[in-house]
Amino acid sequence: MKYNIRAICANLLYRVLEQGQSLREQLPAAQAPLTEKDKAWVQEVTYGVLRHLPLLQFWLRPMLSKPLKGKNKVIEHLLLVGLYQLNFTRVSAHAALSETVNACVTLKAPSLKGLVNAILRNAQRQTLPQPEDGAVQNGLPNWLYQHISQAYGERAADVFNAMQHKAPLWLRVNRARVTHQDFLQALTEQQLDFSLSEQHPDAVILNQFADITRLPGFAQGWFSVQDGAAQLAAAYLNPQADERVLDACAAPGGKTGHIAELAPEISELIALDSEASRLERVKENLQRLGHQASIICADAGAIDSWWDGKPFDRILLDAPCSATGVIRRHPDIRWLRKAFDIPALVELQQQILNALWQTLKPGGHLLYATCSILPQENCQQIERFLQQHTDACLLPLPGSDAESVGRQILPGEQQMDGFYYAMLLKSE
Ligand SMILES: C[S@@+](CC[C@H](N)C(=O)[O-])C[C@H]1O[C@@H](n2cnc3c(N)ncnc32)[C@H](O)[C@@H]1O
Repeated sequence: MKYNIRAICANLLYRVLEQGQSLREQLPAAQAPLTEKDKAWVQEVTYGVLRHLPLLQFWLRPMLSKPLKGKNKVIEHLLLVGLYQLNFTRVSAHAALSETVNACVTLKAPSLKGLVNAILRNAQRQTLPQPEDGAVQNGLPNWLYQHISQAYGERAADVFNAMQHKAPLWLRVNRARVTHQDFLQALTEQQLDFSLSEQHPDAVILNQFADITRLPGFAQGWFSVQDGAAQLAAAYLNPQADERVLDACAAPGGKTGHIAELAPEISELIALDSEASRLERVKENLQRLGHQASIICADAGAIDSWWDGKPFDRILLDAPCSATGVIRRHPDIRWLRKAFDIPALVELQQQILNALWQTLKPGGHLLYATCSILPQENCQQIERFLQQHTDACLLPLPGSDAESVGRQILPGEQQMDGFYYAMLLKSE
């Protein structure tokens, strides 16, 4: 074997935790030379370390006389990988130890083999202490732990629990290409285990691991991968034939595709995003699914730069946000996102929302959405908008309770990601 999967994990963790890079973007290249089994192992271990990082650091800190620095820093990440294996995986302690020690050579720090060996042996021999700190117990940075505790009180424990678990794989059937029934039949023929959700007429939840590209009809665009909470967007937006619809922060196009599926007779669908590279993904996705939309690369908030003055009947604003609702899917988010990002995001959302409101027809609908669970980005954002815009009123959404401003879905609720929706109607 030419590679050492522990060293690969340590390097990936170094890039996320020391250089602020996204694990999702780093994983494919790191996994490319690996066998399928090793790919899965690297994903499981890097995700696991990120989920339990504060606990692993709580154990490691007293064992290291001083933090490692410079080019040796990566060995700290290797030690986290070692501790994770010993405490959370079924890898034999012998393999965990010897392979992790060997990784020091791959990581160009052979002189630290003795240190890694001593620390991991020590950890293996003792009963490791359990932390009292809630943030450490729940694998979160303190600021986020506090925000969620304050926002959700007694319900916070369920939120923390859901954030520590793997998310199920949701598919959305492309009704323009195949019926739900025929798709289910194709899954059954491949002996795939799945379940359905009453609230989601286009959805299938796979109850097992699967390579998406090998599922029936992938190349033919029979389905998309999309969480159940995100699948509510197009249904809530409820686009109608002959309408002009804007998907304002569209990339990679998950919701654009669904809008096109629900309203094939739509008169105009515009997918706008400020990131040109992400818009390429929109084009690829729409092409695979067999849908069409006009693509605009622009800042949604700078309407003078892209709006032709023709008002929209419906707008979906899937706003840039903290992504705190999808942490169970992307465990690096909890470390990449910082407390000071939140006010800046709230301001950006407010600015885009205010600008887009001007492009909405009187009598038109704007659906505001985020994959956040922080009230500042969600109900508080919409409350302020309603106070400042007397021509806006909030419409109830199926599934929301009467007292709430919009619908806040918490991670794990009916197997969905954390998400927020508010439907605004512009008075005539
Ligand atoms: C939550 S993601 C959208 C996900 C997408 N709606 C989907 O379902 O696939 C938010 C998007 O907002 C885009 N964005 C951020 N700031 C923007 C701005 N000022 N104008 C337009 N798009 C923006 C980002 O590039 C990102 O693609």
